[in-house]
Order: sequence, then structure tokens, then C-alpha cells
Amino acid sequence: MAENPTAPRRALLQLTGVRRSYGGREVLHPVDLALAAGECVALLGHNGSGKSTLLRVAAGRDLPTGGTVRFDGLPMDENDPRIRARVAVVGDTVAHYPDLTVREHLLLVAVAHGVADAADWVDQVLEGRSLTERADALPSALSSGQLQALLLACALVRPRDLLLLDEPEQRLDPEARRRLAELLKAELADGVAVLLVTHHTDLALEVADRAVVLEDGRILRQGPPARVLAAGLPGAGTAGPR
Ligand SMILES: Nc1ncnc2c1ncn2[C@@H]1O[C@H](COP(=O)(O)OP(=O)(O)OP(=O)(O)O)[C@@H](O)[C@H]1O
Repeated sequence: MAENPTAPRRALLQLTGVRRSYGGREVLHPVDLALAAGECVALLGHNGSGKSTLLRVAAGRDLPTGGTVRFDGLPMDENDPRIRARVAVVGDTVAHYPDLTVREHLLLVAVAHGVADAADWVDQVLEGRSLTERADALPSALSSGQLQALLLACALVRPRDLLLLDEPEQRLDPEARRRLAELLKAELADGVAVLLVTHHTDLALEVADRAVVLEDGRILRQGPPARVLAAGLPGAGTAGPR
């Protein structure tokens, strides 16, 4: 039977009443958020509004103080191998092995995830992120933009149904940002669900199906990115994309 395009899509990631407190201070008030396969939600908001906290909780890297996070019906837990095999995360901290080259990082991740023909696939991912010339460099010899490209490449070299990205556009030059937008569109076309924390409103406009604006740990508004951005972001002097 043909799929009804107007029917609500089944959520792959479902956050229900999620709260997070640090030292008694609530930084996420109950938040509900659902993300379907092939859908991109952009999380926007001022510094400290709770975007990274929400992404960490969504990734199972941080436990909510209340509410539930489910991935494909399973309680979200980054230690569950069924979840780890399908969820790729680029978080807000830079993590790498100082004594492994760029290529070795990608091989390690690809082999750990059972990727067939890992060496060939790694070469393709290196090429796609413009890292071929730096393949034998150690992380300490990379520029900040190249390091960001490596973190992204580590998420792309492995299988995934859900991609959680915290400001992946950080430190990328305009050309690399343009390629990031193309890459995200290709991920969505492949059915990958993408939760994207970003300060780059043009990126949200280009790739997201829905924008969600957080303010002080609460959803202030959500909807089609153009409409949400036309209403302006909290703290921004003018309405519209920057
Ligand atoms: N581990 C922690 N301990 C205490 N407070 C924290 C911790 N992590 C985050 N916070 C606080 O939670 C609030 C939300 O932080 P979060 O990093 O989620 O914001 P953000 O919207 O991602 O900000 P930015 O745009 O600057 O990255 C902030 O007030 C921050 O100080």
C-alpha cells in the first residue's frame, strides 16, 4: 500500500517531558521533541539556552532528571550496542587520540562498526571531507577546521540511522559549510534522521524540515524554519536569518 504523505511519520527519536537540572538549577524544563527517519530538526537559541544539554540527553550521553528518551522504541542508552550501532554523534567536545593519524581514526571507527572494505571506504570519506592530503597527519598538526572535519568524518565513516550534531559548522570555511549542507541533504535523502544544534541560521533554512527555538531551557517556538526565523530569535536585534 502506498504511504500516505500527510500521515504523521513514526518517531525514530522521541523525547517526552525531558528535564535536566545541574546542582538544583533546572536548565531544561519539560521538553517534548520527536524526530522521524529522513527528518532534520534544527535546534536554535542563544548561548546557554540548553541546546547542547538537550542534544547530550537525546544522545544518551547525559541522563535526564525527568522524562524519557526513546530511540526506535528502546530506552536511549549509549551503552546499548543496538543503539550505538545506529546513532552517530558529533558532540560539543573535541575528542581524539593524539597518537593516531587522521586515516587511523577513521579506520578504527569503521572497523569497530564492522564496515566492509573499510580502507576503501575510509579513502572515500577522506576525499568527501577534503582530508585526503592530511590523511597521515596527527590531530596536533591539523587546523581547527580540519579537526572539525575529522570529527564529522568519524560520524560519517560508520553506519547510522540517527545523526546528532552539535554546531558541526563551527570553524568551517564557507566552502566547507556549503559542502556540509549538501552532505546533510544527502543524509536526509538516505533516510537518516538529523538533530542539528546550530547558530548558523542559513544552514537551518537550507537543510532543516523544522526549527525549534529554545529559550532558557524551554521551547519558545517551532515550525518551518523560514517561519520560525522570520519571527526572530531571542536576543537578536533584528528578525530573519543572519
Ligand atoms: N555540566 C554542567 N554543570 C552545570 N551547568 C551546566 C552544565 N552543562 C550545562 N550547564 C548549564 O546549562 C545551561 C545550558 O547550557 P547548554 O550548554 O546546553 O547551552 P547551549 O544552548 O548549548 O549554549 P551555547 O550556544 O553557548 O553552546 C547553561 O546555563 C549552562 O551553564
